[in-house]
Amino acid sequence: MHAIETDRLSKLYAPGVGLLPLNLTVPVGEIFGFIGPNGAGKTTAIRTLLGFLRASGGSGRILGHDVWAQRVAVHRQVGYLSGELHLPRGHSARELMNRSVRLRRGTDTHYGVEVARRLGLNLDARLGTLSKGNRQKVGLTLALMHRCNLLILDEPTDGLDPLAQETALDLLREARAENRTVFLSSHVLSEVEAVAGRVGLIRRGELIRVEGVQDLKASLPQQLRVRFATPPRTNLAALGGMSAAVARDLDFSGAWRGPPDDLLRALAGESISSFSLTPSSLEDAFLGEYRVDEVGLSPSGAAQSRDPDHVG
Ligand SMILES: Nc1ncnc2c1ncn2[C@@H]1O[C@H](COP(=O)(O)OP(=O)(O)OP(=O)(O)O)[C@@H](O)[C@H]1O
Repeated sequence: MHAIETDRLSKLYAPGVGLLPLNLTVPVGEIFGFIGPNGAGKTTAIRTLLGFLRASGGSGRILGHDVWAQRVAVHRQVGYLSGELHLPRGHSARELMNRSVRLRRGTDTHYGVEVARRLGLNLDARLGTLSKGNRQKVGLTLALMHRCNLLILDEPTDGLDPLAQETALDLLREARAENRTVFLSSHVLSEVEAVAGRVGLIRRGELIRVEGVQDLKASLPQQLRVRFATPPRTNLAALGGMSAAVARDLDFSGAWRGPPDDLLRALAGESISSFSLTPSSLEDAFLGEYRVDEVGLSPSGAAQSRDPDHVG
């Protein structure tokens, strides 16, 4: 049994708009990063997986349960943080936690209180008086408090300060260490890179790439910068693994693909003031794919009708 398994699961608002047939498997115990530009279909995918939207076609299972026919069972096992939090202004986070415990019999607030403490959240403040970041902490606490087997989190660190962001990522790592699964939708590539085992890129409703974070990074060139102390005798630009070389006076920069041995051998006889070889980030990996959308190919403006099957 997988945490998430879909077979051509789709949700179309209009022809070609929404979620195109999605085949995705997320095994238990993985942190899976779900990345895509605005309007790509991340929220639609999540809401269909949670049975808030009825799929147009295909099927999906979450922890063995059909995402539509058994959505009540799905909800019992999923901790969900929506990208659009709506919290009752007059209540406190503690009241919401207590209400959540009453709804899910057999649970308690123990872990939620710990999560809130680690995030630096005051559980007794009226939610209407909280800042955006603190409201986000409430959402996260509610999503995490039941230690669910699957966490589906839409932009979980949105609005959090760097300290709280790091705490949130630690909490996700801890969930994974307990063999729980995290489906992490985010624009913040650096945070996905920091915690995810694999990432999937969705664009214009279509999952166009799924890869291990480390494999993806290893397949990319590394950024080389060298400042020579004296004019170099070696022509680094001529090396087989080098591209995008720029040499100016004593400075050299380029993209290096391959193991560093050849590079270091070529530099062995040179006098060098500084040297850095920096691995590419997920940002570098996906920037090219994002740019396609930036030139206006996204169909996001095309959707006209609200969805009649919307239930949540
Ligand atoms: N209720 C709706 N009715 C019609 N079209 C919709 C509806 N909801 C979303 N869409 C369209 O479906 C596509 C996917 O939207 P979705 O909200 O899933 O993207 P997203 O990746 O979550 O975007 P963002 O990162 O901006 O939140 C977009 O083209 C959007 O305009």
